[in-house]
Amino acid sequence: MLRTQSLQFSYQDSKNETLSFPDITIGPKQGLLILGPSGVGKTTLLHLLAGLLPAQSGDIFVANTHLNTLSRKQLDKFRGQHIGLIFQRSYFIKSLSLIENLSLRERISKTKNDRYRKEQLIMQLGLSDLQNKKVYELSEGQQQRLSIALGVIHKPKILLADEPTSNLDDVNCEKVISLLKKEAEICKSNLVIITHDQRVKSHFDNHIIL
Ligand SMILES: Nc1ncnc2c1ncn2[C@@H]1O[C@H](COP(=O)(O)OP(=O)(O)OP(=O)(O)O)[C@@H](O)[C@H]1O
Repeated sequence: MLRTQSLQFSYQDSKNETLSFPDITIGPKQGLLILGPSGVGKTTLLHLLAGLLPAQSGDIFVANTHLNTLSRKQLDKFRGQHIGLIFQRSYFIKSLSLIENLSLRERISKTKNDRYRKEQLIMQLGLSDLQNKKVYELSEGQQQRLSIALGVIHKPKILLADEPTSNLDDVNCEKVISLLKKEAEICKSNLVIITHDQRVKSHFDNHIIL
């Protein structure tokens, strides 16, 4: 479940320009696509939903937790355990292998070390041959697919993805979208995607345009 109300945000150095966002309500297991032209505030909205930026005003509820009421420490814990993030720029340790990065993510989110799940995810993303390679040895597209595995490994309540298919060819775009949808279904989580990628639109009924 995800719900926002009267959400507004302004960056300190943005000459008082305030970004206002439409209210969002999506029920259990529903997906949502966030569309809009460059600069309108899509990434900012995703960062607000992840609790990475504090709302200037308005409310955000993720899985019945009111994010605005959490302290920074509680928010970090909540994000680590219940939010899956897939960003354009990924955060992994490039000197570790794919499997080691996934194990680290499990430890951070306090989920059990599940070798089978890691290998399954890596296989579904077409990375099996590379699982013991260091991340710096991967192409950009392969790193993007790894970032998806890192986003879902801990079975989050909400999965937030910023342009997850932008560097992928048609075959891998299809694979990634169906993997994200399948994982969201398995984890009973909401899948929220920001994209310019026209190929993704047909996969979702629920859209908002900023
Ligand atoms: N750290 C920042 N400091 C000041 N202004 C910012 C900052 N980050 C973004 N902005 C401004 O806030 C507005 C929204 O930016 P945001 O990145 O959320 O847009 P977007 O819709 O995701 O754009 P794109 O599709 O190009 O990625 C833009 O006008 C941008 O210039």
